[in-house]
Formats: sequence, structure tokens, C-alpha cells
Amino acid sequence: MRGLRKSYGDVVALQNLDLDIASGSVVGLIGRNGAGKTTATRCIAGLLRPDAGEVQIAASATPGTSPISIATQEIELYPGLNVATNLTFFGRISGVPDPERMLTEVAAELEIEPLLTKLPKEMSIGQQRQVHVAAALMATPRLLLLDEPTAALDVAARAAVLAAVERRRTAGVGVLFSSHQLRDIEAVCDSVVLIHEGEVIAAGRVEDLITEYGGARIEVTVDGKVQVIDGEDIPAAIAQVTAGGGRVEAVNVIKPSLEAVFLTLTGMRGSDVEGI
Ligand SMILES: Nc1ncnc2c1ncn2[C@@H]1O[C@H](COP(=O)(O)OP(=O)(O)OP(=O)(O)O)[C@@H](O)[C@H]1O
Repeated sequence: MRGLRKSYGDVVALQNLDLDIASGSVVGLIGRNGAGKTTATRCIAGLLRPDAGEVQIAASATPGTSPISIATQEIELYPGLNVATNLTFFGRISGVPDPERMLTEVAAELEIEPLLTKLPKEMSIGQQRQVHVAAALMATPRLLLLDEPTAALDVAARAAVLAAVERRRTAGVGVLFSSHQLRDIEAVCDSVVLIHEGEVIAAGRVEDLITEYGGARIEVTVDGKVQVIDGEDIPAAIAQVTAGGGRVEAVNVIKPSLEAVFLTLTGMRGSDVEGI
């Protein structure tokens, strides 16, 4: 994807965005709410038409099958069909040769066999998300686009999705994994792209980004004001910020991590983090 630009009226959602997703790699897409992740993902999938730029996708490995599969951010299932019929349908339209066998495999992979006879409205939001992700896995694409695939999932369901992503990577699929769950991104992604206000502000291997931007920081709240000190020495940080007096109300230590990279580059503080 090269030079992608997309506006909604006056709102510039993406500007000059470049992104490469190699076969057999998982690229994490992160950024604050409204950064442009969903817009980028939908442009790649062809669900949105960019104003400028180009998206190139290698042809499908198996003739007749779809080269792209997407789990959109919004859960999209047919309300009148049960889970098994929904999933078989998605397999059929993506061109897999044996949708019933695929259903058995994907249901086992995501541990959703008990849900197969349910209608979407009979499931919790997390269960619907599992089935929605399963629908994207019913294909055999070159490129798998997952927009917040672990949102609202419990620990076991998240682990099942991450394992499924690993298997697709091993099978040579390129995966774009967009998420606010930075621990999931660290667990599964080979590289990360951080977008901010529609532009890439950092990209690279997780370890490299952490080395470059993710150093430890301490945030000390003194008399209602947050002060940020680099490093991990808590007593020294407190001594520094209280040298002129003042009452310490909170101390927040940000360890070297992708979260620290995110906070540093997007200009957020740890106390803002709850929503990411
Ligand atoms: N249909 C739309 N009409 C107008 N503006 C839109 C529309 N969809 C998105 N936007 C705007 O485009 C920008 C990018 O939105 P987008 O949904 O791509 O962000 P995001 O990174 O996926 O956010 P989130 O993490 O909250 O899902 C935001 O400023 C948003 O308000």
C-alpha cells in the first residue's frame, strides 16, 4: 500500500500512508482512537475507496479462492442464520473447496463448537466476536485483515485467536492485526506500525521500537500535576519533583514496553491509558 489518502468530507483520516505486509508475517497496526486504523484496513480490503494511493495484493494462491479475508471492527453476522450456517456460508463465498470440513477445523481452533447451533442474538458480545473472527478464518487468503479481533474476548478466547493467527503466519499468510491490546500485539506481531492522525509515526520490529522509544518512565502526581521523569529510580524521581515542596498523590511506573513506546510517541500519559 503506497501513498494512501482518505478523507471523510473535511476530516482527513489518512495521509500518505505506506504499509507492507509480507507473506508469512504479522504486522500490528496501533494508534489512538480515531488514528485511522479502521479506515486503512477497509481501504486495503476494498470496502472503502481511497482518494489517492494504491493497494497491491499478490494474487490468490489457489485459483477461485479469495485473496483477502477480513474480520471488520463491527461484528457482521447474518441474524437469521445459526453459527454453523453463517460460517459455512462465509466459507462458500470465499471459495474454499470443502466448507463443512473447514467449519469443523475452525470451530475446534477457536473452541466455539458449543455455539454452532446458536443464533447471533443468543450469544454474548464476546461470543459473537469469536464467531465473527471465525468467519474470516473460513477462507484461505493470502492476506488476512483482523480489525480488533480480540476486543471483548476472555483470556482463553484471546489465546485461541492468537494461536490461530500464528498458524496462518506459519502457513505463509500475511496478517494485518489492528488492536488496542498492546500485549496481544507484542505476543503475535513481527512488526508494528503506529499511526497518529492518519500518518505513520513509527514502524519496525517490536523489540527495536522498545529499544528506541520505550524506555522506562516514572510519572509522579504532585499537588494534582503529573510530572514525567525518565528512568526507573522511584525515590530519585520523587526527590526531584518534590525538591520545592508539594504532596505526592500518585506514582506510576511505565516499564520498557510497547505501551511506553505508544505513550511517548503519541504524547499520552500513563494515567490516560485506561482506554487504549
Ligand atoms: N464514516 C465516517 N464519516 C466521517 N468521519 C469518519 C468516518 N469514519 C471515520 N471517520 C473519522 O476518520 C478518522 C479515522 O477513523 P478510524 O475509524 O479509521 O480510526 P481508528 O484508528 O480505527 O479508531 P478506533 O481505534 O477508535 O477504532 C477519525 O477522525 C474519525 O472520526
